[in-house]
Amino acid sequence: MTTMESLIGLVNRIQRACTMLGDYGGGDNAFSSLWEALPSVAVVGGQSSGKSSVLESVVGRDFLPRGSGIVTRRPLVLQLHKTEDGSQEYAEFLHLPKRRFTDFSMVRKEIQDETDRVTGKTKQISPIPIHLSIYSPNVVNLTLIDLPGLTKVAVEGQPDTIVEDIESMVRSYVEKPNSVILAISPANQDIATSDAMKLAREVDPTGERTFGVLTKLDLMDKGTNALDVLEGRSYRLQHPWVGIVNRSQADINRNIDMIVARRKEREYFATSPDYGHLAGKMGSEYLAKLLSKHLESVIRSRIPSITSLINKSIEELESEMDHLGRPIAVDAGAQLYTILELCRAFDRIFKEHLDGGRPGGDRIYGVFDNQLPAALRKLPFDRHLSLQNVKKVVSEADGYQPHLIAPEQGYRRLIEGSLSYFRGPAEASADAVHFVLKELVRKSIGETQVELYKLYLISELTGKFMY
Ligand SMILES: Nc1nc2c(ncn2[C@@H]2O[C@H](COP(=O)(O)OP(=O)(O)OP(=O)(O)O)[C@@H](O)[C@H]2O)c(=O)[nH]1
Repeated sequence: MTTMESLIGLVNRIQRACTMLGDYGGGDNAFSSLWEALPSVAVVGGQSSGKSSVLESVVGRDFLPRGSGIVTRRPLVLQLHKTEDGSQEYAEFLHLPKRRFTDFSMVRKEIQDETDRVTGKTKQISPIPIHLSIYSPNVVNLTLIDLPGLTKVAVEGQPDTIVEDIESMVRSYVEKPNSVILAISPANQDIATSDAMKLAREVDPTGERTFGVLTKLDLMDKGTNALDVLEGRSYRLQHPWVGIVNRSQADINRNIDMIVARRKEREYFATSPDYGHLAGKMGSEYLAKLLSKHLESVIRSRIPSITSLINKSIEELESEMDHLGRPIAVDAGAQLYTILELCRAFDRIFKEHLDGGRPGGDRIYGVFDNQLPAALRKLPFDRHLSLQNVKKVVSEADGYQPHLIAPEQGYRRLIEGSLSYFRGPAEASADAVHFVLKELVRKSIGETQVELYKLYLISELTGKFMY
């Protein structure tokens, strides 16, 4: 493997690690800047612009879900790894690390299933990427991120916000200064109306990060051609435009093989009266090589800043680890044992605070011994239970019917009134006890940690595991 191939591989590995750690850009976690620092190629295009076809052509395989509506609903990070000629092609997903897919129709199914796992069967989109690695002798080392196609209107079953949601997701990828934009536009539409070019121009006005791709050259009206665009006259970018001829729908229906399609594309350009002079710089194979070379050079220029960012993250994490303490145990059994030990130690310390041995429990006693009686003494029972008030309440309670045995209604009212006076001091006492208990829990947690730490030190010094 050459140095540059291993560099793309290295960035691939960092990207996978970022996703596993929940970092896919845009978030506010500690690593988000790392994902954003990694160079990548984001594929952007309007719906039906030929995005999937370009990707499949670059890979040389049919593997992307097809259908109407928004098929790509999560970013697909597609990592291509060139293997030795004659070796078997296979694909691997980051979320299914132990499974090798050699049947690419199963790759397509897994992309669909994994999309649904996060978005449900709804038409929602999600920014959490799917990572797919393809190992093949027919690819170049390259990483591409397939994004949902830009759309103009929400159709039946799609949420109203879908148009803006897709645009903001795509924008979040292409506006990163480290992102290379692969902007796909169909040649049979006016380039001035291309969604991809509109977005690319907004986020990269000088065109230094944008690679323009023109698909469907074979579908242009007879007598017209796209030379003005391909030769950079009508829309100037810093990098050359690449024209592509993908399989038509009829070719797909006839199951025309990807490798055959690549050959037909080569023939199309070689024999084209319009584009023959550009043949060496057209087609999906040329595009893949061009992107791979560019990605390598971008990675090379970014390596120092990526290295310093990783070192900075490591330093920050190490200091956080120091703060959190050393690893407790290696295997699950020992970890469980330690957790139980922690719980037991906490339970014992907390009990000692309550029952005696450690301070704190006496404050609860103080609530009932001092605070509550003092508050009760202040209650206006002298007035409430004065002879005059008792007489008044009793006589009012039974109305015009004289009571025969005991003035029950009156007594009830007096008791209810008295109880309502108790409520305030009782609740204040409960709050005070709650406060004391919370403080004791906090104290006990701290003391549990100290106690365990002491045990660790002893075990370290004596070379024995203490519990
Ligand atoms: N003749 C011809 N047909 C093409 C070409 N590129 C794409 N198509 C056809 O255009 C249709 C849409 O192509 P896709 O590759 O699915 O486009 P997409 O941008 O991925 O579409 P969505 O995923 O729906 O956004 C398919 O029927 C393709 O066969 C091309 O260069 N020539």
